[in-house]
Amino acid sequence: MTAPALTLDVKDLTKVFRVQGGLFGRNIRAVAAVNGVSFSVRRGETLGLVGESGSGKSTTARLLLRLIEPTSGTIRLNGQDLSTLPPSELRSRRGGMQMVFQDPFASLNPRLSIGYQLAEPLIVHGICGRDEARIRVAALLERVGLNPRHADSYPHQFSGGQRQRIAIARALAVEPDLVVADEAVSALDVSVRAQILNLIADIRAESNLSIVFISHDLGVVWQIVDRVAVMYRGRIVEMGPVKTVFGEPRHPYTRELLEAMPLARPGARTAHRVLPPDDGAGSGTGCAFAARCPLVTDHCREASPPLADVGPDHASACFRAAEVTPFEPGVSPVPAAAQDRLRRLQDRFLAGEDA
Ligand SMILES: Nc1ncnc2c1ncn2[C@@H]1O[C@H](COP(=O)(O)OP(=O)(O)OP(=O)(O)O)[C@@H](O)[C@H]1O
Repeated sequence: MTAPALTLDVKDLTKVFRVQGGLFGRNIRAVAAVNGVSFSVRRGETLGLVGESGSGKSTTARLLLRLIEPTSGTIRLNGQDLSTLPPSELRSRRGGMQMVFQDPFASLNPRLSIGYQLAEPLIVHGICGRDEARIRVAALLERVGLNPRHADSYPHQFSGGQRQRIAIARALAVEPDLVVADEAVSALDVSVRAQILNLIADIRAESNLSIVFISHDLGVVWQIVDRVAVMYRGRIVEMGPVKTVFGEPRHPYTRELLEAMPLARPGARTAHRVLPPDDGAGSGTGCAFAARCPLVTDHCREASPPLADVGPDHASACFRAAEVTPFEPGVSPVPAAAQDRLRRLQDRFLAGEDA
């Protein structure tokens, strides 16, 4: 059997920001927001990127779209190295990769009708002329569950969930191979969130779309992605099928992240662990997680663990991966919390509350 084709192949991606500090901003500090990150996304696959705030998820997204330039590394879309393309060609290839942001209102122009904003990328990318664009816009609106007559309306006339549907329609307009969704459902009410997640799942199934799904909500990630990459301080520390990584984590950081989730048991809302603050230690040699790690040894402080295979399609950057305490069978906090959320949604529905 041949492996599914790769839509996206990222190798050793690094982004170093120079940050001014100290009195009068004289001290220039280098911050490696993304540090030697490699991953791939197969055709029709959804890869989740998770990690605490500041772990480098959004910077990775912006690098993929070339909204910022990488310091080093390569990004291949359908085998084509985007870093070697001249700006004019990059613009047209960018149609192959689209982004959906957390705040759709910020990415929509309040003064232009939705129809105009959906037609624009079709015309800019030379996909069709104005007349056909009108027909395609109507079809796009229907595809994301909106009435085609909404084409004449303006962004302020829509609810948050509807605006996110419009943002998804706009991303899909140019028939991309890959969509990068950065916290795309985080700002939505829980019931609307479920609807948008269903929409994303339907679209993926219909069109064999590849998706990079960035979220701090592990329950949402568990529901929607196939594989997940866990980021810590600009690096991927664990990667693999989401059920395996969240069910049997092989990196102490992943386990800590999972344990910090609110648990599903009644009254457990206050029982979730708060992650200890990142004190910035670990930026020199050795494992970046060493300062917080319960399994740390002297070796971990001296050498940086590579991302190495720990099982089928499962890799961890930990020298002591085999010693990470497994969750008791069937009680990984993420599935439990996700099921709890589903139950609460069903209760609301049965109680006749508006979803
Ligand atoms: N333009 C910039 N200049 C300097 N530092 C930056 C810049 N953008 C990001 N950073 C730093 O890079 C690191 C990674 O940030 P990034 O926004 O990618 O993290 P994140 O995981 O997406 O966090 P969040 O979930 O809060 O969005 C942080 O330390 C951040 O302060």
